[in-house]
Formats: sequence, C-alpha cells, structure tokens
Amino acid sequence: MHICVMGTGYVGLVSGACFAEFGMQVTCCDIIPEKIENLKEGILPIHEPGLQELVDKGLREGRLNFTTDQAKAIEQALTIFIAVGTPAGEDGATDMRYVDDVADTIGQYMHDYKVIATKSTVPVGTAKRIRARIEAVQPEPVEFSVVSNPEFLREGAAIEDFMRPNRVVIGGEDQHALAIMKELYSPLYLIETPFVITDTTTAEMIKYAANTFLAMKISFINEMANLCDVVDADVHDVARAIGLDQRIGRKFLHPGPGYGGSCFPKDVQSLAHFAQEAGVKLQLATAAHEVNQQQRGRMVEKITAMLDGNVAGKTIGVLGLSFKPNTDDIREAPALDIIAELQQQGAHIKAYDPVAIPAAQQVLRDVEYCKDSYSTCSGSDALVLATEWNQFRALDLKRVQALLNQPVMIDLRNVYEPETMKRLGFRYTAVGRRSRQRDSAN
Ligand SMILES: NC(=O)C1=CN([C@@H]2O[C@H](COP(=O)(O)OP(=O)(O)OC[C@H]3O[C@@H](n4cnc5c(N)ncnc54)[C@H](O)[C@@H]3O)[C@@H](O)[C@H]2O)C=CC1
Ligand SMILES: O=C(O)[C@H]1O[C@H](OP(=O)(O)OP(=O)(O)OC[C@H]2O[C@@H](n3ccc(=O)[nH]c3=O)[C@H](O)[C@@H]2O)[C@H](O)[C@@H](O)[C@@H]1O
Repeated sequence: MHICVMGTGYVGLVSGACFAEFGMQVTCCDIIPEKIENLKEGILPIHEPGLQELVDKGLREGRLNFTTDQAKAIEQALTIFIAVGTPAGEDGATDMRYVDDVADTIGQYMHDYKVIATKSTVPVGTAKRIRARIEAVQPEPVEFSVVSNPEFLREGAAIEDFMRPNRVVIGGEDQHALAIMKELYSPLYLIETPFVITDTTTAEMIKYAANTFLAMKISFINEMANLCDVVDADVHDVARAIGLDQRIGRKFLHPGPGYGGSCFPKDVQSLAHFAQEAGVKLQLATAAHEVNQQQRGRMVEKITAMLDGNVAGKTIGVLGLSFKPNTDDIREAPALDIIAELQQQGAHIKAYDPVAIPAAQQVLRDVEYCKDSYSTCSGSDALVLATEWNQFRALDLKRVQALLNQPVMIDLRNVYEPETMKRLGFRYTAVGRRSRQRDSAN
C-alpha cells in the first residue's frame, strides 16, 4: 500500500520509517527543501536512537522516499498521514495553521478516494474541520474519509514505542477507512497489540486525556517531593510505595524540574483551553500546568540556596540541556528556563549535553559550552544535573569533586544517592530526598 506522510519531524519521520519497515511504500513530504534533500541522502534532522538504521534501510530497499512534491505524493497514496506541528498559540489555544495548510494541499491535489489520518495531536473537532477545508478547496468532488490516529510515541524511545505500542487508537465513522487503517497496522496484530476503534471525536479526546493524565502524575509527585523536602520524608520511598499499588503504577512518578518537551506543556494547556471553549472548566489540567511552571522556579531556589543565597558572579556547571535523555529536542526543556533565570541573577553558565548543544546555541546566549562533563565541572562553583543522560549517571565523582571550586551538586533528577554523596564529601541536594541525607549539604 502507498502511504504519504505530511511532515518529517519526530512523529512524521518515525512513522514513515516504521511503516516502511512494516512493508508499506512510504513517501514523506515536508515544506523545507533542505530537510528533504538531506533525508534523501540519509541525513536526519533529529537525534532519535535506532532511526538512522531504519531510514537507511528504507532508502536502500526503496520503500521510503522523501519529496517536496506534495501533489505527486498525494496522488500516489491511498492513505495520507498528517504529522505536522500543532504548537501552542495564544492562551494555550492550538495553532492550527500547519494542519489547515496540509488539509488545503490535500484537497487541491486529491483526484481519487483517500483516507486522511491525523497523527498530529489536534483539538477535538479537528477531523470535521479537516473535512470542511478539503471540501471547500476540492476542484471536483471526490470521496474521502478522515480518521483520527493519535500517536503515543515518546522521544528517545520512539521506534520501540511505534513498533510495540501499548495500544493503537483509530477513530473513524467509515468502515472502509477503518479496514484500510487496520491493514496498515497488521504487523501489530501478530504481537497482540490492543486496538481501540472508536469515533473520531473520541480518538482526539483520548490523546489529550492520556497526555494530561501523565502530566498530572508528574505534577503530583513533584508536589509530594516539595512537601517531602519540608517535612523530612523521602519521595523515592513514597513514589515506590504508592506505585506498588497496581491501581497507581510505578511509572511517571519521578520527581524533577517539571515536564518539558513539545507535547505535555502544550497539550495540557490546549485541553484546558478547548474544554473552556466548550463551557467546561478542567481544574486538574490547569493545576498540573501551574505546578509544572512553578517547579522550575523551585529548582532555581534550590540552586541559589546551595550557593549561600546568591549566584551573582558564581560559575554554575549544567549537565544536560535537552528536555529528556536520548533526544536533541530542547523544546520547553526545564534546563533552558533554569539557565536563563540563573543568568538573570548574575551567574555565569558552563554547560554540556551529549547532543543538544547545537540546538541550545540557537536560543541561549552567553553560555560557555563544554566538550564533556568534566570540563563543565572545571572551575565551577556548583554542578547542576538537569537531564539524566546515562553518561551522567556514572560520573567519576572523585574527579568531579577535584575539578569543582567547591564540592556542590544540585541533582535535579535524583540520580545519585544522598548517602554516597555525603560520604564522598559533597554538599549535595536533590528533589524531595530525606532531610537526614540533605543535612549532608550543611
Ligand atoms: N514529538 C513527539 O514526541 C510527539 C508529537 N506528537 C504530535 O505530532 C505532531 C508533530 O509533532 P513533531 O513531529 O514533534 O513536530 P515537528 O515540529 O518536529 O515536525 C513537524 C514537521 O512538519 C513540517 N511541516 C509543516 N507544515 C507542513 C506542510 N504544510 N506540509 C508538509 N510538512 C509540513 C515541518 O517543516 C516539520 O518538519 C504534533 O501535533 C505533536 O503534538 C504526538 C506524539 C509524540
Ligand atoms: O504526545 C506526545 O508528544 C508524547 O508526549 C510524551 O512523550 P515525550 O514528551 O516524548 O517524553 P516523556 O518521556 O513522556 O517525558 C516528558 C517530560 O516529562 C518528564 N518526566 C517524565 C516522567 C517522570 O516520571 N517524570 C518527569 O519529570 C521528562 O523528563 C520530560 O521532560 C508521552 O510520554 C508520549 O506518550 C506522547 O506521545
């Protein structure tokens, strides 16, 4: 089956490469010619483990193609996936311009039956909006179906998530289109992936409910961590113990500087926004967002407190810039806000990230980028662990201590054990770890 994927970002490129691996004939389109020229040569615009191999294979075997010629790609395909960005607009409303543009393009170039599947995360009602736009621009009336097929992959684990998803959600009103969509995912039936087949509106709703629930879990544990900091309890034990209750589950209970990335922050706000437009006030979504925003400020306070309440004139080494490990994505990365605030307060920042430095250079000013973790420590008055890349989990702590001006570490991802750090002579603090251990900082 020929499919066309509109947008070659994290979702479009991963979906295209994985569908090619499923045996489909895939054409990925983008409006950025340079991106497409690079992709034709196998040069990826993003860092995503395992993606290079899949793209190389797809190109080599001729099942994966890249083009800016949207007319031709649309013409050839039976199914067209929309995987363009849906960034937050004003007041948390979703900026629909890219989805609208794609819908208009599809409408213009559609000459026979197509299934149009939305993979982008879009507000409830978008399937109807896409249908209306296509109908408005079609040169001749051609039958088509719009289905909602939200994507649940995580950056950094995207291939595994696509190939072995917890579930596939397909929303549609037309049985023929649903049958085509099921056929596309037929390799997943072999591994007994659960399928949720529903209507478009419900499928659109599911994606926001899933992301908002996960975001709420993170904000919840961050609030618990903040309380643990004050009442002398250990959030790791709290998270483990509550997570062992299978009704709660252990995942997504890691406290830290708050969630970042291109999805949770915008999706939580978008849900609250379109709910409000529908006359429904979603208090939990709003609270999850507010807690998340405040968490970054709390992290700055933690850092400042470890430097005697004043960071002006101090040098702070920051490990990790991306919003999570295994990606070069810095969209809404907590590290960036924290760095900007520390700079505002007069600190000099040294920073290292295994892959995200080029992206960070586009947005951060006056940061001294380092070639590795140890050069980041060298001459710094404190070390902040902002993103838990594996290589930061196994630092030579004696070397770190020797390189720092003073042995101060603020571990925003709770990677290290307070007891160990105390034994090594560090002044160490983390997020919600027990005060007996935090006392080591004093
Ligand atoms: N990044 C992620 O992990 C996930 C993202 N999503 C959702 O998927 C959607 C896409 O997200 P990302 O891949 O992160 O976006 P992205 O920003 O990385 O990529 C979007 C791509 O679409 C291209 N584009 C824009 N207008 C176009 C047009 N008219 N025709 C063809 N291409 C066009 C852009 O040039 C860009 O390359 C969003 O709605 C997001 O919420 C869903 C699940 C996971
Ligand atoms: O809609 C999306 O785009 C995607 O959003 C998230 O995926 P992603 O943002 O790539 O990464 P996550 O692993 O979910 O992490 C998001 C943020 O939450 C933070 N986080 C995560 C888990 C946790 O316990 N604590 C915590 O602070 C991470 O550090 C990161 O900043 C969801 O996990 C995906 O299912 C979804 O498809």
